[in-house]
Amino acid sequence: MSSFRFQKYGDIAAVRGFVKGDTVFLYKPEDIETVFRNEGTWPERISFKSIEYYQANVRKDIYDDLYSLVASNGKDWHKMRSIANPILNQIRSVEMYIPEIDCVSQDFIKRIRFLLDNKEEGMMPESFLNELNKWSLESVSFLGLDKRLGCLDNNLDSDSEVQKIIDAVHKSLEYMYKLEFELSLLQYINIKNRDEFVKHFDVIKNAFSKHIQEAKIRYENSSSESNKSMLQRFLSVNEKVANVLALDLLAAGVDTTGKSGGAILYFLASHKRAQNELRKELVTLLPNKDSPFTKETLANAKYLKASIKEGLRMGGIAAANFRTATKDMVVGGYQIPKGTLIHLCAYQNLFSEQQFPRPREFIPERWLRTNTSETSHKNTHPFVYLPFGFGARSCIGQRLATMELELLIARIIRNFELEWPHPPAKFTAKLFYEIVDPLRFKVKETPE
Ligand code: HEM
Repeated sequence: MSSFRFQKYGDIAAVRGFVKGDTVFLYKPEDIETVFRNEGTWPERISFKSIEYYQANVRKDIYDDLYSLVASNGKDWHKMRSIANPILNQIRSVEMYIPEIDCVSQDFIKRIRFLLDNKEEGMMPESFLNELNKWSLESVSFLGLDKRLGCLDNNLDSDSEVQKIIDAVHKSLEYMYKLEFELSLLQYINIKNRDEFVKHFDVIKNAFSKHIQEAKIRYENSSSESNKSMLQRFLSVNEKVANVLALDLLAAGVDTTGKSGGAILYFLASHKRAQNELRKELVTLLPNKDSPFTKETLANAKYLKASIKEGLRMGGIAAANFRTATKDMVVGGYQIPKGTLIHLCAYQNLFSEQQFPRPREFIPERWLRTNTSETSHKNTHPFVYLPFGFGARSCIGQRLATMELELLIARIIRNFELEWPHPPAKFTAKLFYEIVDPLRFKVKETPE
């Protein structure tokens, strides 16, 4: 979180030859705004070397003249983003998925019931974060492959294709982080980690290519032109686009949403007043535990949206955003040369009394329009709360992730009372800002 740097040097600090090159750390919202406002039409961000290597050296056949969004910059990035934006980043194409993504959340509720049957005193297992990752994998792979994989099945065979995909996702993310942030001085360790990453990412790529091929045949045999799925729209550009975007959804859309869901549930579990307030809203919107969700239901779920925003403020994965200076610029009175890496540090502001009164308290009401009290976020600087980044390079999955989280949190809180019978959870900042402790929630079925 680099708070020691903030405490020692104040609003701006520079480190020569930091992990990935000369780096400037900015903490003041006004300076963060200056960088974002000067990012130009092709904003640059440190790329993921693991995926960069995979696309340039291992699977040139898949990528060819296309590039991963998370691992490219400049005109290569722009080409792919222009193709992906109208499909992934539009309200209508995301809203179309409310019923299916809700089904995934309902399956997660069944999965919690199954775990409850197997556990004493309603405690969730240590591996609950893995369960959340399975939920987010099931959701994004449904969009990328137009098919339910079955990640939440209770009786997954350890030899089944789905279990192999789940294991490969887990392993490839683990090695990806090692390669990005734990580079060793011993070259053979880096090569070993890189090869492990490639091996696991290839398992996913092969499985995904197979599913995309199968879907292509299904579509050829069907004449329906209306309500095309995301995969149909990827495929209508070409099959390479479908493959590259499916891998991007996976690389950027599993851990992020799983960990965010875990953090929001943690804050609700440890703040009974907010949890009860949310349940009151949900009982009105969903009179039965399995009442269907529509886009109108979601639009009226104001406290739900506010709870998610507050959860992302206190426990969002992005404790910082990143840019590379695409031109020389002056920020806070200092020259920042083109090519410098810039950490736009959010954490200190997200917990500052000046930006968010009573910053250590989980208060969803901050985000309600009707709130006129001192806790309202209306006086917060607009460049302080950016859980999905900013501008042309911001998270392309923001709408989708928000919808997934809304459906998940709503279903869980409507169905269960959550408790956190442990000391306050500890957070750490590695690639993501995240909870260190196992997510051992205590869960009790709510009355009808
Ligand atoms: C709560 C969950 C999520 C959070 C908090 C999150 C956050 C972020 C952030 C902070 C960025 C960098 C933005 C910037 O540099 O300005 C990003 C980029 C990205 N995210 Fe997400 N994300 C989430 C879920 C997802 C999902 C579900 C998907 C896939 C559907 C996704 C796909 C991407 C992609 C492809 C990029 C790179 C975009 C580009 O460089 O053009 N994310 N995300």
